[in-house]
Amino acid sequence: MQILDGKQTSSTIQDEIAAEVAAIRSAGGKIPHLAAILVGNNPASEAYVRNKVKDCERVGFGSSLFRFDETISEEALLDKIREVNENAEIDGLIVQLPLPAHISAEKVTETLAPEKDVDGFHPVNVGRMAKNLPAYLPATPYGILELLKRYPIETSGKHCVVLGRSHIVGSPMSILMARNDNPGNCTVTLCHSRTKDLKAQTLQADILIAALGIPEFVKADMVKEGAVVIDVGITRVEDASKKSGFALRGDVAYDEVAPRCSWITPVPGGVGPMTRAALLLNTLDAAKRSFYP
Ligand SMILES: Nc1nc(=O)c2c([nH]1)NC[C@@H]1CN(c3ccc(C(=O)N[C@@H](CCC(=O)O)C(=O)O)cc3)C=[N+]21
Repeated sequence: MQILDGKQTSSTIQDEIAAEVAAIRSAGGKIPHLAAILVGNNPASEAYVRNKVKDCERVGFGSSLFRFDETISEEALLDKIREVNENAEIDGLIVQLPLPAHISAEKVTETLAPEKDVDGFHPVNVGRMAKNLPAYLPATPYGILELLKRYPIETSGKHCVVLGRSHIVGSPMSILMARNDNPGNCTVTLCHSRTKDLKAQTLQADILIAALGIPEFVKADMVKEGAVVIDVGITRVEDASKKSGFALRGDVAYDEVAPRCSWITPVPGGVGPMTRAALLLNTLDAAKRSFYP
């Protein structure tokens, strides 16, 4: 069993991005600038957004963080997004999810200009992705593709089983693994809460991508010997022995599953850091006007 080291790989990608930013700087080009909107004070969201600002500093991007109380009205939030759309300094914006119940995430997503939608959540980017046109890819699937690409893993002709049909991970992941590209060219099965005899499906997987958000759901008897296992889960569970008071759990029962795998991502240090690296790659493309010239 070998580890797909997301932490190391994301660090390599950050170095590559930093070199490109230095080149942009010498050429007098636009320095990439990522903005984030954080509504409320969910501790997990706070931590992710803090990390994103740190990542920007490390690669030489500019960054802005706009914080709002959870009582902000939907209209006020949409106005802020319209303001960002008009701000030429800001290349990309993410609105950290989840949002309070009185705010429509769909309205927020559709108000942001597609060319600044570095999360890849706008219908225009989703549609372009599905048609294999140049577009921002959602950060978690994009990060997983980069991770697979940078290890000696053949995906062509393999059976990929995706667990979870969310619009931010499972659904786009299934599209991207099926497309004619590398990584890609898989036969894909997308499983969800209504799937019957899930184990019969997962046992077919050469590549198993778990993105259902249920801690340690995938057990050893669900995994084929020699499979590549990608664990997208990151649930916080209380753990008094940790300084932070919590531990992170993946969707895979790592200790029992890992010995069966050819490759596996750890949690933490797997998909999470790759998600952040992918967001930086999208922001670089935003500043370069790669997809919306
Ligand atoms: N608009 C939006 N875009 C997102 O991309 C988005 C979002 N909202 N809401 C929440 C989820 C979750 N997410 C993570 C990113 C990095 C780590 C990450 O870096 N995890 C580290 C550990 C970090 C820690 O210790 O807390 C790791 O797995 O090693 C985790 C989770 C992005 N999300």
